[in-house]
Amino acid sequence: MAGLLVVIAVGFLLAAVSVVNTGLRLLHNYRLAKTIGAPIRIIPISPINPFWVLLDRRVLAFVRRLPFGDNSFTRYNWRGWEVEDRWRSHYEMGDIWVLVTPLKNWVYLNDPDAVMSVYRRGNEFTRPVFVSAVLDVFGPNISTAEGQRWKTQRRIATHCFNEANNKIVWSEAITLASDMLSYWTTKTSIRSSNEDLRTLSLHVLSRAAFGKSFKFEGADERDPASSPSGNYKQSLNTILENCVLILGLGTKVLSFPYLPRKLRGVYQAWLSFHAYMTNMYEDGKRAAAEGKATDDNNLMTLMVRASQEDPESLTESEIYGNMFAINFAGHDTTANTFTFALYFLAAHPEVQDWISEEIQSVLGDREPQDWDYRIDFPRLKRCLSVMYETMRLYTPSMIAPSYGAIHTDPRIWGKDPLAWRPSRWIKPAANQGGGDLEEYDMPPRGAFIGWSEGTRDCVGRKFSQVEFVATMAVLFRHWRVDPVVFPGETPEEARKRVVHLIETDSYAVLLLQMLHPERAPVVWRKA
Ligand code: HEM
Repeated sequence: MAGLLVVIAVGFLLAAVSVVNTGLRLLHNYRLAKTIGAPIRIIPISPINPFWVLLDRRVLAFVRRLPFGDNSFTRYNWRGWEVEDRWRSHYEMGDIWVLVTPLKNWVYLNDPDAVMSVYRRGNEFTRPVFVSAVLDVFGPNISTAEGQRWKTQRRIATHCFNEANNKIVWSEAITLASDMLSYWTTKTSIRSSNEDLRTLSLHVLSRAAFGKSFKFEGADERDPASSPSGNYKQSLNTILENCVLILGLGTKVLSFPYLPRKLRGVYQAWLSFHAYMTNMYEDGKRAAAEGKATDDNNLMTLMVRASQEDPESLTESEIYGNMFAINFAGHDTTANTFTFALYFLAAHPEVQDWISEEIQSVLGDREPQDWDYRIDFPRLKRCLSVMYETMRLYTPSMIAPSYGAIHTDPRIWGKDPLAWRPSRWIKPAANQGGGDLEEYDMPPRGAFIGWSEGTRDCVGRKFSQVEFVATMAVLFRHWRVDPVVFPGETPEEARKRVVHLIETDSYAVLLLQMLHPERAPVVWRKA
């Protein structure tokens, strides 16, 4: 009994210390925020606190139902609120306001010039790398490194993701998308679009970044036990879903044999992905020792070469860290964008016709293996507009400053900022025919920051664009996608249901994604 009382007392004491500590930190950050002179909102829990991230939506759904449940806590204290709030907070408070949290103050900016000025002055406004610290599960990497260590990794990545590599992305995406389309068009309906698009994006990445080619396998064609990429993909998914947990508990704790099955599964995934990376690393070392791969400078070969030339420049743990970070940065981002885009397209048959018109005008009857990256990719502007428009509304990665607001502010985007309308990216006067006749209509610099800007912008921007456009060209040249019409529904109602699903089912897990895309099956038909 006495023991229990001591435990309870210690519990209370710790809780009291934590409350006082949080209060003091909030006070300190509030005073700092006041010096800026902008409107302030205060929230009691850091939105990137790993334990809070696991609970935020559930706790806030409950608090919202209470009297006085509508306040800054329920409005701002969860990951991804920016996508729901859009430009509204800025319209209430002006182009700059500050969110005070116990960890850091977040300054929200809604002016393209000011945003660009922040990005350009990278030395003064350093990127908050603590936000991406969850990616450190296998070691330090480009996303979380700073100073000289970041410079080395960035140099290697920039050297790897060049035009020669984009050409590989182009042809690999065309091959995989053609196989995916063949798979999809043999089915009466598809629930696995999201999973299949993830497979495609992972396989493109695996080939272009790590020199490993995998054939496309549809969701029900794969046996994870025997499929060479199945295990890799599954363990990567498990790790990505549980990054916060792995970092919070550490792999030592997770390796403990008597943990619940789910946690043991997470540890198994970590082991399996580590083994996969070790294999790749050993292959890379062998290739470098044999002097191979001089014309296929993939990331792996370049990292191995750099670490062999000077082990101080890139450590083994950084190689593992980067393999994982690139798998994350280059896979989930593109895959989630694909899924949003596919569902928007299914809900907008007129946009499918619009891009198909361009694809046919640019590529004619040429076989996919004859499509030329250098000549054809820049001409497929409508296809790229679909990507821009999707990322404008559903930006995969949370980016400081106010991406949610600046991407939808009616002052920049006109009267229909929340409508998904890819043609807004093409100049209206010449808006006919596709291909060379048309020009992009880009917003002012700083108004679209989906790949970020400045020295730490996305190193894989063009990589993802090439992959996206090549895939669109394959899918929509001769085929169209529709939502499956449920009993009692009209096709128009089915399309509205899909848009509603996008709007209500999107959530920032690590990145913004649809949680249940399988709830809206789709069907492919010949145009
Ligand atoms: C639709 C696809 C993509 C989107 C939306 C995207 C978005 C971004 C954003 C917003 C950042 C900056 C993150 C921050 O400031 O916190 C970033 C960084 C990065 N991205 Fe991407 N990305 C995409 C695809 C890719 C691909 C395909 C690769 C590689 C194959 C890649 C590799 C990276 C890397 C390595 C960084 C860190 C750069 C640094 O810190 O120096 N990304 N990305």
